[in-house]
Amino acid sequence: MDPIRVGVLGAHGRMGSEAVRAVGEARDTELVTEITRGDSLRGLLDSEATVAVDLTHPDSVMDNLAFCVEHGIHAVVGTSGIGESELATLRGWLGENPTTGVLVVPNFAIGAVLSMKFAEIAARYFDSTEIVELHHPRKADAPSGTAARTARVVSRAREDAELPSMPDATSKDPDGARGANVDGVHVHSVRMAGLVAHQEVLFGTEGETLSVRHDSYDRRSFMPGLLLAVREVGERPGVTVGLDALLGL
Ligand SMILES: NC(=O)C1=CN([C@@H]2O[C@H](COP(=O)(O)OP(=O)(O)OC[C@H]3O[C@@H](n4cnc5c(N)ncnc54)[C@H](OP(=O)(O)O)[C@@H]3O)[C@@H](O)[C@H]2O)C=CC1
Ligand SMILES: O=C(O)C1=N[C@H](C(=O)O)C[C@H](O)C1
Repeated sequence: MDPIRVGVLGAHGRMGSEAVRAVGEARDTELVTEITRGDSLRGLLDSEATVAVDLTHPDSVMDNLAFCVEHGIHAVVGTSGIGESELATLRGWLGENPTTGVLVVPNFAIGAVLSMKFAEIAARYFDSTEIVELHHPRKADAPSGTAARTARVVSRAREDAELPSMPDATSKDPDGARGANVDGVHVHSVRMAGLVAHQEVLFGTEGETLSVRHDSYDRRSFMPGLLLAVREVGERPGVTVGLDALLGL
């Protein structure tokens, strides 16, 4: 079989450069173009890319996806900042281009995908859940896409289990010490030199706590999941969020 023709957007960034290496090294994928800031997206057409991998910036990703969908190029989206309203927009675009696939992956690391699933399972059994995400200080967005997704998943699991609101007597918090509130779940963002990408989901109930923690120490941790997404996106028309279905979770 011919290798999958892949274009990487944000190719010179921290993640993009790892993706360029991984796609270039894998036997069943071929790196056909590297798009950096200021390059025309027509490079995807000129190189006959069939899959684009977006690793750019939350401010650029939707414009890039509009181009990909319009031209029938499947997209794997690692860039953060795709919330519910962006997903709705994507679904609208893909309704008009039903053979194209867009796979939005908040975190490519297999351990991170599993940790979100574990958090979803645990959520219904605990009174309280909070998320601490910790990243390198060059990260543009907070909270992380992974934390936002985890908060949504936990919140939905609590709703399905008909749990009441979490116990919290805080009535005075002028400096936002309780963190961001994402779908009713508090998320605390740490930005610190020396870190790559880490998350701990904390659960508490009478007399016990549980921590579900994942650590990426190196961006190579994201590459097996990214290659899996590249291999599968063409088989999955429409919008898919996360690697869960691809991993049989
Ligand atoms: N899903 C996952 O598992 C992971 C997702 N990420 C996400 O990936 C994104 C990138 O992260 P990271 O690599 O650390 O960031 P970087 O800033 O290192 O890389 C982004 C690159 O994209 C370039 N860029 C910005 N806009 C465009 C555009 N419109 N077209 C082409 N290139 C563009 C930037 O150029 P310039 O420097 O000139 O601005 C930069 O080289 C973030 O949203 C991050 O959260 C990161 C790790 C894992
Ligand atoms: O910017 C990063 O580094 C990462 N971004 C993604 C996110 O926002 O969740 C994935 C991972 O946490 C690394």
